[in-house]
Amino acid sequence: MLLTLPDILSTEDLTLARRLLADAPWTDGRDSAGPQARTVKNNQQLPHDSEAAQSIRTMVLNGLNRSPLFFSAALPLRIFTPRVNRYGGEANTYGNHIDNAIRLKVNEAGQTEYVRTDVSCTVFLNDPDEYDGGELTVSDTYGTRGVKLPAGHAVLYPGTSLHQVTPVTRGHRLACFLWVQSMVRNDEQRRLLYELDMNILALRQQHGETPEATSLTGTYHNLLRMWAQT
Ligand SMILES: O=C(O)CCC(=O)C(=O)O
Ligand SMILES: [Fe+2]
Repeated sequence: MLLTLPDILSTEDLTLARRLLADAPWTDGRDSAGPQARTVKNNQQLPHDSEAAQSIRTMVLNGLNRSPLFFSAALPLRIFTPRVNRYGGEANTYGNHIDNAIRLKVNEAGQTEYVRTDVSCTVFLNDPDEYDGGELTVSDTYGTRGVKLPAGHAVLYPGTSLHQVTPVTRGHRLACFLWVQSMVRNDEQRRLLYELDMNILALRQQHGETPEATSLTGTYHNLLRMWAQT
């Protein structure tokens, strides 16, 4: 499932992010790529410990935590430390690849933990009219779709999908990206739960609390209980 999450970042967040990124310590994105991705990756990233990366990932994580849509669609168990990237100039593209299935994360307590990359997420940090190209194209069982969103919006797509960022031919594309290990590993099951949740929400808005809405809520939780791993 490919899903847009509008307004994950506020205007104030974006202004601060842009200021921090103006003179940030960009490094070669290949440093964090696996052997296949390394052959097609040509962009720039920020070191996890840079001031800009720390502030931007905090605002992104706060934004996602505030989003009921993110929770319902991703059912997050663990989130890999978000990274900030930039495409443009000589380092302008990331060709077709599938993200590494497992990432090693150092958590807040300084311990390492594995994160399985069930769901991928890109949060756009600048607007589409600031650059040409730079489309995130995602191919899954439903075909291939291109995504380019306004600053502050995010897209969720399955970690299992082949994807790329097409060459940026004018300006720079700035983004923050991250991976989620979901409580529900299977993309189809996660999509069914999301659709059920959204429909129950709409039914409740239209008709208030009814025995059917109560019963369907029970069905949602019983499916989640059956499929979730924590
Ligand atoms: O820049 C993006 O939108 C996605 C980046 C990406 O695919 C990756 O770093 O694995
Ligand atoms: Fe990727």
